[in-house]
Amino acid sequence: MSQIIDGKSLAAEIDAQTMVETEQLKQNGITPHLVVILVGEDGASQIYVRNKERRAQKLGIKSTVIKMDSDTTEKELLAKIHELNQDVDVNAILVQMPLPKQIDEFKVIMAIDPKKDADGFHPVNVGRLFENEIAQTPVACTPQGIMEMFKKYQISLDGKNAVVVGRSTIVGKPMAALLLNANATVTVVHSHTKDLKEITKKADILVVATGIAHFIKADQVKDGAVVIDVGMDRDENGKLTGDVDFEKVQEKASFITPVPKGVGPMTISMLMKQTIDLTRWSV
Ligand SMILES: Nc1nc2c(c(=O)[nH]1)N[C@@H](CN(C=O)c1ccc(C(=O)N[C@@H](CCC(=O)O)C(=O)O)cc1)CN2
Repeated sequence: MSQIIDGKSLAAEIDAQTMVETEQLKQNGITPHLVVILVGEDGASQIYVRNKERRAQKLGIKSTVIKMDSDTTEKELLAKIHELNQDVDVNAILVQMPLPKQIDEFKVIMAIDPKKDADGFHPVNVGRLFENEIAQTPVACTPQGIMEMFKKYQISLDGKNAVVVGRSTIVGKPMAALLLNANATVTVVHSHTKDLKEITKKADILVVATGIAHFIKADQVKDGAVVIDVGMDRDENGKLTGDVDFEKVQEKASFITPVPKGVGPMTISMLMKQTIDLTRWSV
């Protein structure tokens, strides 16, 4: 039976530290300011943005949410980002993903000043991450949160066989870079990978981010593996579930994250921490 990694408690610990650091900045006359842009009406995105705003307020971080209509043009969104880039009162900018189909996500990411890039998605920051030059560099929040979990639970990565299932900008690619930087041997598998099961079965560390409910079954997992589930899916009854068949896989894994209360809560905590970091690096 595996040990369950408690993302909710760890997120609360990180928040407590962020609150202290926010207060210290404020005592020096600096109020960290995060701006989140939400384009359109996506239900899940509205919840995530509301949660970001509430968390920022709770920690003493100034938060502004800019809501733009679902028919916003790419040009209008880029103009808004340029305005925020110039605003000295703004330390961190995040555009909630996904965006409506008329807007090119890469152009939007490119438009954000790398020094105000709350998500760490800008190619300058991604490049620094892949070069393992991460001092004063924002890094994607979900993979950063997963690295905090490894640290907290003393899960060593050096020389381990790590497999990342999924190659997204938000999770898969930055996760692979962070694991590589931690001296793991990293394989990234995706929808075109042949014999995926043969590869996942060899993983000491398995990070799953496919967006497909219960994609990873127990027979694809090595005994004693550390299994990190980034999924946020709905089962046939509409209940929130992960990319991993938790009930069966927990009998094989040494550590496993649940959904909910695993990786998810870490994402917003790391965003808050990163807002403070960006603020500090800018002064
Ligand atoms: N610009 C970005 N867009 C998106 C990101 C991101 O990091 N940057 N990540 C996701 C959504 N996301 C934050 O934006 C996010 C997802 C899930 C959670 C979370 O706390 N999940 C809870 C369950 C919540 C629920 O009940 O629905 C959990 O797992 O316990 C936080 C943030 C896509 N877009």
